[in-house]
Amino acid sequence: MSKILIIEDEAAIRRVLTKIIAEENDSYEVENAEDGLEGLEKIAKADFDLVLCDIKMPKMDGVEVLEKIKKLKPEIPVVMISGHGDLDTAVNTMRLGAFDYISKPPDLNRLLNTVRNALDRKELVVENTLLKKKVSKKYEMIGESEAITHIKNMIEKVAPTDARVLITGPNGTGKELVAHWLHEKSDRTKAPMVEVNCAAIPSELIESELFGHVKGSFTGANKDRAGKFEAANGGTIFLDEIGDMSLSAQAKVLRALQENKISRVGSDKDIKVNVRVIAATNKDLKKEISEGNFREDLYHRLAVILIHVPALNERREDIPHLVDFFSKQIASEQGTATKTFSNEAIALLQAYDWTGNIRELRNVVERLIILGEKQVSENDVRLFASK
Ligand SMILES: Nc1ncnc2c1ncn2[C@@H]1O[C@H](COP(=O)(O)OP(=O)(O)OP(=O)(O)O)[C@@H](O)[C@H]1O
Repeated sequence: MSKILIIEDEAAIRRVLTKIIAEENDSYEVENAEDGLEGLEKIAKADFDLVLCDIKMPKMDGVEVLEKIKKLKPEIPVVMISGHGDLDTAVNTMRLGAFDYISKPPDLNRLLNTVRNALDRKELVVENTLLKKKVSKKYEMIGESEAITHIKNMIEKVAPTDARVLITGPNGTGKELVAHWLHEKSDRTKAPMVEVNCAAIPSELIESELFGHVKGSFTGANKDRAGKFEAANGGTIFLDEIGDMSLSAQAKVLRALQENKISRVGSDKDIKVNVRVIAATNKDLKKEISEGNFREDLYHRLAVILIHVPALNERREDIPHLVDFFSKQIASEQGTATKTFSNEAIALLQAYDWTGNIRELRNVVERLIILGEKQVSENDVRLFASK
């Protein structure tokens, strides 16, 4: 269904336009407004896919209506309807963001073509913004500290290569974010980045999860199944919490890295895979090696490039930027206005002991926004911090 609004003060023209458009396609649903004010009210209340708007109207002229629509809902294409005396104005409205204009009396073909084109464009714009939101909003990497700047530079340099990267740092510092960007800025983006949380999978299942299995290889294996390495073929595998992987799984991963081939559990057939490996851990792997929990040869294979993401307490200058970013992000998620944080509140947040790092900071900002009035004050933070 495409919802189309016609804003036109002349009843006869309104009727003709409605009839032509509504009869052209069953999926066009046409509504009318007699003047700009009524039109804007309707636009504010419902979602239209296209607006046709007369230029010369009492109360509010079409140019003003157009400007208001562009502020209110910039994604809606607006087609202007021009009479004899306002052709110049019609041409000028294109500069203000009108999609196109049609002249009175409307030429049937031109009118329908314009409607079709405008609706197609609307679909594209919406798709693009959705995509952009998906890509950028979730994965933006905020921070101007030396540490974050260094990490961003490393990502730029290392991402286009096939080098394996080991990302270290405490929980909630943004290791997954770094992995995401390494994949996103590589040549492998057409293929997937497959994430495996090695700590979340029971050790007896990790091999089958990573390498797949053949039917009958263990109880419950009732059909052949590909593993994550095969799923990531051509792309990237992100082995999160690799420090928690069992020694036997480590041996198999090592082989996959050395030979670029894997075999499914229960099969001796080799399968060639082309996968870039990115791993992350919050553990001190050197210590794990000395305690016999992690294979040194695997460490060297994985840590061709090391990226360390420091704790938030070590880059407090990023906190105001992160607070600002999260408060905008949360406001847009909840559909509320962005709240501002007083300087005192920011100073307190900057001094806080962030054992849970950025994940904890985001949670705190969210709670403060729910708690606080228009402005988040020093008191709000104290109230929260004392809990
Ligand atoms: N620099 C940053 N800018 C904006 N958001 C960030 C930044 N770093 C982390 N985040 C956000 O904080 C949250 C935690 O980050 P992420 O999951 O990448 O951390 P992690 O180190 O992988 O955590 P864990 O070790 O617990 O898996 C995510 O929502 C992430 O988007």
